[in-house]
Amino acid sequence: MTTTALIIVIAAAVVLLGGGAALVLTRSRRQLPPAPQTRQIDRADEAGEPTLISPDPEVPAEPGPAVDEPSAVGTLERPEAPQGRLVRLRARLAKSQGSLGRGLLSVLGRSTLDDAAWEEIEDTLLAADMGVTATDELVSNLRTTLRVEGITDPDQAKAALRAELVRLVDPTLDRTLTSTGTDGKPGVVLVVGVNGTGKTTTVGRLARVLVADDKTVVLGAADTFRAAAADQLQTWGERVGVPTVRGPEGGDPASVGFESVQRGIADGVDVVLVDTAGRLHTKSGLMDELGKVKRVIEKQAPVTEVLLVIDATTGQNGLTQARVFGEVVDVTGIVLTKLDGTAKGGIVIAVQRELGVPVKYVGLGEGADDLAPFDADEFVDALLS
Ligand SMILES: Nc1nc2c(ncn2[C@@H]2O[C@H](COP(=O)(O)OP(=O)(O)OP(=O)(O)O)[C@@H](O)[C@H]2O)c(=O)[nH]1
Repeated sequence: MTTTALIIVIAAAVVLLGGGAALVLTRSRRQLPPAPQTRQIDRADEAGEPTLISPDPEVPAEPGPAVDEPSAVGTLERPEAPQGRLVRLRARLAKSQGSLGRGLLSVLGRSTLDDAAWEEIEDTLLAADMGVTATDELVSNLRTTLRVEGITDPDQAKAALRAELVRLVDPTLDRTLTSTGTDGKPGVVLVVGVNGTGKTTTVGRLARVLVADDKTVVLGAADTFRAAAADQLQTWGERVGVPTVRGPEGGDPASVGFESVQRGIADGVDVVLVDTAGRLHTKSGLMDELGKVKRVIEKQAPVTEVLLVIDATTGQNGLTQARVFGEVVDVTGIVLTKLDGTAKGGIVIAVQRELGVPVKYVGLGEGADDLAPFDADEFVDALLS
């Protein structure tokens, strides 16, 4: 064989072997599982808006949610049973200066109640954010009761005050969280409110309440405005073994809502809790955003509860927020946070009157299980202890 012929044979062998190897590589690549999808792909355009390819412009085309699965099972916390937590409020309020109960009781304890004393009671109730109508109602009813029944004993006066307060807080309202879905689908709880009121914390704590009641839960981090909010929520979920569905920062909250409920249905969980962003930029902006989140979620399953979170320490501001949110979404329940250490317990009554819906939970402190189901009698007892 000539040298030229030898070179040609070697070159042919190299080409053949190379081709074979490429074929093997291609085959083995084809056998690999598809790369895991993350929400970030094809979801957000440069403006942070979702790229929707679905025939329904509001529904994400091919949802590929980023679900943050909870970490190691061994480290899971067992949340405290929610029943009886409200008792803690008594001790928390006792630490605060100028509490509503103490202010009222000190006046009622006097031997005579003249006009100045009643004015003091009125001022105390107003300062506690009870609102003018409820305050007038309470003072007028209490004055009548004490006069008609001839009550002068401070303990009896306290009992009459307690009865009036309980009546105003209204023990007949249904305060159960509507978290049972229909047609085998999960209940969907949408949590709304201005940022900083304790909304994300409330969603995390509600997950714990539900887990303590042996419910299975998925969290939806639809507050895409602040990246840390999703991280915060995910951490809450991880502590009790609950997955969190999240989207890109600045992405479409409605997509996250949709995908979290979709995930909840796929997993057959009992409840999906959706945290939302509540920038109160403009009422129409808020209306558009929350309206869309709810509408898009309801393509999957009905929203069973809309909880409005209000910071009890913000007084009139909180009431204004309640009014605005009440006009934008059908609020079905209120969560009053930061009730610990505030003398503004009267807001429970004012906000219920403002929205015509019950306070269902209250925040009692910074602890993981400091969210208590609300109860009128227990609340008034805590105020007056
Ligand atoms: N003392 C007290 N602090 C609370 C209570 N609820 C929430 N907080 C605190 O309030 C702060 C704000 O809570 P977040 O849950 O981050 O508020 P947010 O409304 O979700 O705010 P964004 O995440 O920005 O939307 C946190 O430091 C919470 O620990 C409560 O009932 N009592």
